[in-house]
Formats: sequence, structure tokens, C-alpha cells
Amino acid sequence: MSTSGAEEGALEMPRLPTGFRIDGWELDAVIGSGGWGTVYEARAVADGTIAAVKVLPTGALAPGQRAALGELVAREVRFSAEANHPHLVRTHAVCTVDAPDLPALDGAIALVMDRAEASLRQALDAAGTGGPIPDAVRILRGVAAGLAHMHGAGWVHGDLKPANVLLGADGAVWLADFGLATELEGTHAYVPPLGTLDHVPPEWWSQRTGADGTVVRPTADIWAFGVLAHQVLTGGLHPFPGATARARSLAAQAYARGTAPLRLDAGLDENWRRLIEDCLVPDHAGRLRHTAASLSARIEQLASPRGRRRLLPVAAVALAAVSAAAIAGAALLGGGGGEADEDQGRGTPADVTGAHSPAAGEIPEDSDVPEALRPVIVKAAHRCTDAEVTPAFLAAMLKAESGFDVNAARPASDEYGIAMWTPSVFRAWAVDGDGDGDKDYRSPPDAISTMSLYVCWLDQQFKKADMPAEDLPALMAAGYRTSDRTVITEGGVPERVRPHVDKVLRYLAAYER
Ligand SMILES: Nc1ncnc2c1ncn2[C@@H]1O[C@H](COP(=O)(O)OP(=O)(O)OP(=O)(O)O)[C@@H](O)[C@H]1O
Repeated sequence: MSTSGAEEGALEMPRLPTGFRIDGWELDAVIGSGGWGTVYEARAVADGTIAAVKVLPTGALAPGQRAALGELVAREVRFSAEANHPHLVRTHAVCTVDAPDLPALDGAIALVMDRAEASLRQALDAAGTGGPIPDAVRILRGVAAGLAHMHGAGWVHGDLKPANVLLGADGAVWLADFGLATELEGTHAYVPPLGTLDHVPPEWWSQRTGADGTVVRPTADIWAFGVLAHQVLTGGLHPFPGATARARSLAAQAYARGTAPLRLDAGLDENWRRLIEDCLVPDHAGRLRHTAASLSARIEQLASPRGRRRLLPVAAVALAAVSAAAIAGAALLGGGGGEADEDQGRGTPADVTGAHSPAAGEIPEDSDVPEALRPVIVKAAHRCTDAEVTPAFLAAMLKAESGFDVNAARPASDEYGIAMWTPSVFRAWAVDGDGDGDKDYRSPPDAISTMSLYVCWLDQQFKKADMPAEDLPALMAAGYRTSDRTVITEGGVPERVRPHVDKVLRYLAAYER
């Protein structure tokens, strides 16, 4: 992965003169330039309304640059137009620059946005180190809420960092710069291999970059949020030591490999420390339990008068923290960590994810499920505390997917092994089910445990989308063959996978008897 093409590509950015008009907007001074565009102050000719106009040129670039930029611009325009949330910067208009005398800018796209007073990067630079910057909690609340909205809408930001958090007048906090924002199809999405070294999760370094770019998942934003929260609460200190971004990223990778401990700033309040530690869980699968929604709920709690009282050092130590993220994590990944034992419930996904007892849903003795697989399936199912993901359900899925054939293969659709994983998708979710230190879609314990984790996540997405509870097994089976978004968008089981889903339901009925 390269760092931001912005920094390394050093595209020479042409500028439009002061007074230049784009539709009904007149440009004023340049606020700043990023890798892909220049942001100007602007005012509406009609009524003097102040705005910021980001001009994204697409002409006058080398062919390779144009392809990359065109993609980024398309993403930014598309997301900006769709984003509608108090913590996402608002785009009022998307215009085209008409400047025949300036070929480099003629035809450029201009996004007319709310004008911020500063970026969080500037606020961090202005603050002294050694404690939270002014309005730290309010800023983190806004960032977490904006991120939760994005993830809820099926988007990943992909480039969360202080420069992309804007602070408006009257205390507004907006996420901005959606050039790398990308829509999730299934479990993850692809963005060009850009991003910012200081805020990318450790797994970026071991991911292969295919033609589609680098895989990006919501958990990458969660990692970035952890880094950003540490910076905001310590006056700008990065959680990993190092004088340069490269050194800090090497330190983060050493931590992820287990060769260096996580050493957060000693001055951090205990509750915030835990929250940051949760965001900085070294691997993607472990981080899955801390969703943006659960972090946001947790931060709201910390920011509430009761929460603030608990932030007093003594009280913070004395009171056991109620962690919404821990609840969400327990819900997704099943018991295990101590956190899962903490106070459960209260308006979180855990409300709909009562743990099922280990005895429930075992596979009938006289079924056709191979003996050797039964304990593997039961163990995998118990990784998920959502009641619908039972051993019988996983067994029915495996029978429909591969007929329990560990060597099954459908090369035409790039699907292999007992759970018919597509290798690239498997990598995004992989669980080491047999504990051999390797995650292999051809290993039944790995493939089945990963299936359990994935259908567990699908189950929760469908519950969040208020889909009928009685349809959840069918929806999970359909989501496994398509994606969560496809099922949600189509409002149920897509017709093309109906025969497969019917098979799963038939097998399930037989195993549940
Ligand atoms: N709506 C806005 N209001 C005020 N300033 C803004 C606005 N949007 C961006 N800026 C500022 O304009 C400058 C350029 O922003 P831009 O998004 O183009 O690049 P960047 O985020 O700095 O870098 P990159 O896009 O390469 O990651 C930054 O200083 C940013 O804080």
C-alpha cells in the first residue's frame, strides 16, 4: 500500500482565480489543497451565503492518475450527494466548472459544502499536548455518531483521520472527505490502495492488493477511530510511538504481531482507555465486536451527566463500566472475554441476541451429518450468541452448500471447501477454528467457524433492518449466497437464490426435529 497518493503523487493543482463563478457561487480565497482537489471559500451570488467549494479536476492527468482520480471523485460525489446526517458534512450542490480558458480545470467537478471553521487536524496542532483538547468529548461524540450513521447505511469511510473531521461554527462536528468512502457489498468493499499511514489498521499490511484495490471493512474505521480518539484525548499524541508515520505504523504492526505491548498515554481516563483499547484490538475479527453504533452508544454514556461523574478518577475505578461495545461484542462473537460478562442489555443489539444454551439445537444422533463434523459444528455455532445460529442451522447450510464435502469446489464461481468460501471473502472474516495458527478455507473447523461468524453478522444486520424474525434463517441462507445489502435492498430472499434457500430450510426442519 502506498500512503495517500495525494502526498506521494504530488499532482500539481491548478487554481481558479478569485471571483470565478461556478453556477451561483463566487469563489474567494483558497482554504487549502489536498491530494485530489482544492477547497475555496465561496459565497452565493444571490444572498451571500458562505460555503466551501471543493474543486476536483479530472482532466490534464496522466491516464493512470485519471483512472484513480476518476474513481475517487465518483465516490466522493456519490456519497456526498447521499450523505444526510448532522455529523456528515453537507453538500448543497454538485456543479461542473466551465472554464474553457483553463483546460486543466474545464469540466472539473465542484462540490459546494458547508464551510467549516477548521479541521480537527488544525485543532490538534493548536492544542498543547498532555490532555484532552477543548471540546474533546463533544468532538468524539460527533465523529462516532457520523461513523455509526455511515456504517448503518452500508458505507465505510476508509480515510478517517483528523484532517477529515471538520469543525463548524456553533460546535458542529462533521466527517468529511468521502473520496475513499465505499459501499459495502457483503462483508467488505474495495478502495484503491490509498489511505493514510497513521490511521490504517495493521491488517492492511498483509492484505494483497488485487485489481480492485485494497479490501476495506468497517473495522478499519474502528481502528482509525481509536487512533483519533487517543489523539483528541491527549492533545495530539499518536497511540504508537515513533517520530514518523512509518515508524508509528511499524510500531502498530509489532503490537499486532504480539511482539510489543499497547502502551496508551498514562493520563487517559480509565473508561476512555478501555474504549480506545477496544478500537485497537489488533486483528479485524476481534475488532468486529466493537461496532461504530456500540462505540457511539458507549460515548453517549460517558458524556452523560452520570457518565461524566464516573469519569472522576476514583469513581471511574470504583464503578464497573457498562460497556455497550462489550455487549455488542458478546452478542457477535459469543462468550469468551471477561467483558462479555458485564452488565447486558439496554437498547443495544444485545437486546435481540439472547445467548442460547450450549445444549440447544444439537444435531440429532440419527442424522446424516458426519460424526466427525458434529462437535466442530456445535462449537462453531456456539461462537454466536444469536439464537438463530444453531448447530442445526449450520449443518443445514453446510449440507446445502457442499453436501458436507470437504473437497467441494466450484472453480467457475471461485468457491471451495465444505462451506464454499470464496477465498478473498473468507480472508475478510477468517477464524482459526482449529487453533493451528492458520486460517484456511479448506480446513473444516476454520471454514465452519468462519461461516458461523459471518451468518451471525448477517443475522444482526437483518435484525437491525427490522426484517421479520421468523424469516431470519432464510435470510441468512440468502445473505450467504448474495450479501446482506442485496437481501435488505430486495426486502427478502432474492428469487434467484430461492431454490437454495428452500433446501436449507428443508434440511433445517429435518435437523431440528
Ligand atoms: N467544507 C470545508 N470547509 C472548510 N474547510 C474545508 C472544507 N473541506 C475541506 N476543507 C479544508 O480544505 C483543505 C483541503 O481539503 P481536502 O479534503 O481537499 O484535502 P485533505 O483532506 O487535506 O487531504 P486529502 O484529500 O489528500 O486526504 C483541508 O485543510 C481541509 O481542512
